[in-house]
Amino acid sequence: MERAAFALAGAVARELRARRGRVVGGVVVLLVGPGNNGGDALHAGAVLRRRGVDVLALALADRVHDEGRAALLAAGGRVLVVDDVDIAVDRARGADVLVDGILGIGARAGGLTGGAGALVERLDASRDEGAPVVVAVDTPSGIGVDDGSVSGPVLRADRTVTFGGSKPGLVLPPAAHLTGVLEVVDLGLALPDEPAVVRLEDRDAAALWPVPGPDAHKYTRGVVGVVAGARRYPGAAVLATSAAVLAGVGMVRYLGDVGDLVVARRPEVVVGPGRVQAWVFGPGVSPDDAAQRRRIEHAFEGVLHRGEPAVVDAGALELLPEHVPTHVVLTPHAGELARLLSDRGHRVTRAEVEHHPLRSARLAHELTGATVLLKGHVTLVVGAGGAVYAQAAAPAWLATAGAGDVLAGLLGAMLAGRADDVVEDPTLTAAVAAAAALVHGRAADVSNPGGPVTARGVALALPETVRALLADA
Ligand SMILES: NC(=O)C1=CN([C@@H]2O[C@H](COP(=O)(O)OP(=O)(O)OC[C@H]3O[C@@H](n4cnc5c(N)ncnc54)[C@H](OP(=O)(O)O)[C@@H]3O)[C@@H](O)[C@H]2O)[C@@H](O)CC1
Ligand SMILES: [K+]
Repeated sequence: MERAAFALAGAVARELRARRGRVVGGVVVLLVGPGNNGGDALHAGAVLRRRGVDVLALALADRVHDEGRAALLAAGGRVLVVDDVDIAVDRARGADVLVDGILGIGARAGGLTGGAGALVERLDASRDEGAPVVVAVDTPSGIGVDDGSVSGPVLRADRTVTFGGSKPGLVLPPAAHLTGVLEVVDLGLALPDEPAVVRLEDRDAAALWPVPGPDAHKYTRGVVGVVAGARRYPGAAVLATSAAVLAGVGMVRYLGDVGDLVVARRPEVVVGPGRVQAWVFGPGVSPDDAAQRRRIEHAFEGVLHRGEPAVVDAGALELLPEHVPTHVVLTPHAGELARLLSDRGHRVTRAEVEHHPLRSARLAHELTGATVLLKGHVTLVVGAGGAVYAQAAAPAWLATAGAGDVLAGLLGAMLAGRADDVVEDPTLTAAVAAAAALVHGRAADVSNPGGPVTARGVALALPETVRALLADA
């Protein structure tokens, strides 16, 4: 606990310096719950008090950590037992830094209730310019530590100082956006070899990228077949094929009614059937488009018999066979996933999927066998062997029409380039899908850092994004 408290105090001191230029004389208010999480906050408070910080602990439970309380009092800090939420709100708002030590990994389901819940709700509703910086101890209090669920009020952290190793709830939606900057403090604890949820970094994505060898030719590099678009939605076909071409693949075949438009925009694309190493089904395909449905259904037979990897997006999700291999990747958003699950006898709404994205994606994986990439502010991928990836590199600007078509084309190109590998190693597909999500987000940044992006702009930024990723690895 001592090491945890020192690291936490250090993080709070850095926030004080950033806000006021110095640590001495800063005001820190600790929100303290009943367990060891509150104990960490109290011990850190004692360290800060000895560095000349004014520290007040608001005790939000009948009992708080005895040793921590004694340490803070001995260092000259104050402890106020909260029985009036108005007074607590007032004290908390006067802080430079608020330390959230209400609950950590011992939190039961159901979130914060009672006085602590009321206090947090009010503090979170008043986060204006001058509001205190919030540092969460181990986790923002009250999140579902193992599944990222949010079932009650949570104080959104600017920084979370977590101990031993990251926790799934810190990177999984919907709680992930409450974490702020994540700082992991190594306490030398023995941890499981494989973390439960993985977030790929740039170098991981670079390692997964299908880089051609010196003797590569277009067929060894992979051909991706794209069944997308219609007269009514020609843009989706252009975007998906463009992304596949620009991500770097041996060849792109297009099947559909707008081949003329696709070739006008991307002369590299070959129109018409032929052998492929991977498929992209569905962008811009509507359920009433009989010709495209037939093409997709026919191609699915190939997927089931020959075993080509495939990306199943948008309109093709409804055509998914009952069970498919793991190297088939579904790329729904929450609404599409709700429909897919409901069609398979698990009635859920879009809102329920948004509330429980991990549970929903897992269920879809179990029901279909496919790897499931659930699009969102944090993109989740669930694949073989229970692998879970949570990628959050994408700027919010990427939530724009056509962005999903680009992701589908990009992922199709990656799967075509690594077709043999993903068929051989079922766990690889989820990693490749997570890498595609990372590259997609990076390309959005590259296309216009910090500003609005277009789907076409994201596709056009792919070559530069991939080059930089490989160069830095
Ligand atoms: N373990 C380690 O390796 C290390 C752990 N460390 C630290 O310890 C923290 C974990 O401490 P912890 O186990 O004492 O749990 P914590 O989160 O403080 O809360 C438990 C208390 O809260 C109560 N309670 C629960 N849910 C509630 C709710 N919804 N509403 C109201 N009350 C609720 C619960 O009550 P009960 O369930 O017993 O009735 C119990 O009294 C961890 O996050 C980290 O900070 C690090 O210092 C070093 C390494
Ligand atoms: K906490």
